[in-house]
Amino acid sequence: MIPVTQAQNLIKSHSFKAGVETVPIAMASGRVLAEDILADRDAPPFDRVTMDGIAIRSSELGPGKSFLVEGIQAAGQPQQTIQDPAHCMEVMTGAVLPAGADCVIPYEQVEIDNGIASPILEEVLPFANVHRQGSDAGRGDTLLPVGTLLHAGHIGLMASVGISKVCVVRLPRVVVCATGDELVPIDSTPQPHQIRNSNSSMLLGALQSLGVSADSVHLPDDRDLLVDSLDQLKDRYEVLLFSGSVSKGRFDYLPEVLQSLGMERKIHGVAQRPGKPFLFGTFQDSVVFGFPGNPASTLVCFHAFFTPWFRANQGIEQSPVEAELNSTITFPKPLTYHLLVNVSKENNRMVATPVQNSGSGDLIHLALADGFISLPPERGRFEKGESFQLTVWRPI
Ligand SMILES: Nc1nc2c(c(=O)[nH]1)N[C@H]1C(S)=C(S)[C@@H](COP(=O)(O)OP(=O)(O)OC[C@H]3O[C@@H](n4cnc5c(N)ncnc54)[C@H](O)[C@@H]3O)O[C@H]1N2
Ligand code: MOO
Ligand SMILES: [Mg+2]
Repeated sequence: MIPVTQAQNLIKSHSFKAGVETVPIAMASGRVLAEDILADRDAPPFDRVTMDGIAIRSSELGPGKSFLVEGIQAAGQPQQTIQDPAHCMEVMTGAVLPAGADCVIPYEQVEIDNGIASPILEEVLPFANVHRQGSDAGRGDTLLPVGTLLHAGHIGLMASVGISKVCVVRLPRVVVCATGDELVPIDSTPQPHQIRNSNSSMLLGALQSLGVSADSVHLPDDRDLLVDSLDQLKDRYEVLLFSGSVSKGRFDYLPEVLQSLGMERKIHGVAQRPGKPFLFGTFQDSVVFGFPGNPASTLVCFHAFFTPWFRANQGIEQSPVEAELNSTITFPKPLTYHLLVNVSKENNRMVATPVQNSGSGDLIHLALADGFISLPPERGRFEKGESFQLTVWRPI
């Protein structure tokens, strides 16, 4: 058995050859940018009117001044020119500022009667209510560097510079493999001795939160059939996620079958609860995560080992988050204890409340938890008010 942090570091050191792929920008949320995004023109591209009103030359305004309205500059029209500096033009938000004007007075601050506009102000600053050309970025500037983790704002920005498809770090080909003869598909009615295969859907859901889609298969507790299936799966996928069949049972064939097919076993057994029998190994071109079958074990190990590996391989930095324990916990075993918790924010502090449960087979209470805090193995008592590393599967 190795300690949790050693297992995490060892796993992170096994990269898959990510490479890059091109996706439509609307599909790029949560992906990591693999090219710099440059401004194709100034931002804004012209002096942009920001309020509906009248455009004037600021130096022309004074007490009792009024302006003949020469016309209207609407958004989407080419720039017009105010012919006489003492005149004005009505302008709409998003329009180009007419030539001859340097500011905008909103309708709320002007009376217009019979084609004559009379501002109720006596002075105005140049470029008031104008979003100046190039004030946000100049043509050719780097707007988003390689490595940016994309969100909707970035997608809007890319669209604004004319990019419809973008180069991002490629996602691995992933398969989720449930093992066990007791499992039936979720849409069928189990016999009394059977259960529904809930871990596959749970893992597919956890992957979806990372933006990863995956195939899934159900494998029986049969050595020969496992050999045949795994021999193919290991070549078709870059990441194989298993649930079950990694413990000490007579039918827990997975570790030995994978090794017989050439998997290098890197980890089998981690000093933690839940998830002690966790398995990690590598083939030439793929990695294997063997999550222990109990649902809490599967989900905790996914977040403790797969998520950090995935993020590291995508180039996504993740800073650790801590939460404060709000009751004293004793766990006198030399294991990291991943304690299921609910998380709340109190006075800007993250507070973790333990979720009572009956162990790693208790899916009911697993579903009520927001995540877990990891209590280190060196101690047996963890005081109320102490902070420990927090991992969540629900956005906090
Ligand atoms: N003698 C020992 N027995 C066990 C040990 C041990 O160290 N010595 N470890 C225990 C721990 S800890 C865990 S966790 C489990 C892990 O077992 P496996 O990974 O071999 O998983 P299975 O035996 O196949 O199943 C365990 C449990 O999980 C349920 N399961 C499995 N797959 C699914 C699924 N897709 N959906 C829902 N539930 C699933 C399965 O029915 C079992 O109840 O071993 C302990 N035993
Ligand atoms: O990994 Mo197990 O969940 O401690 O029963
Ligand atoms: Mg077992």
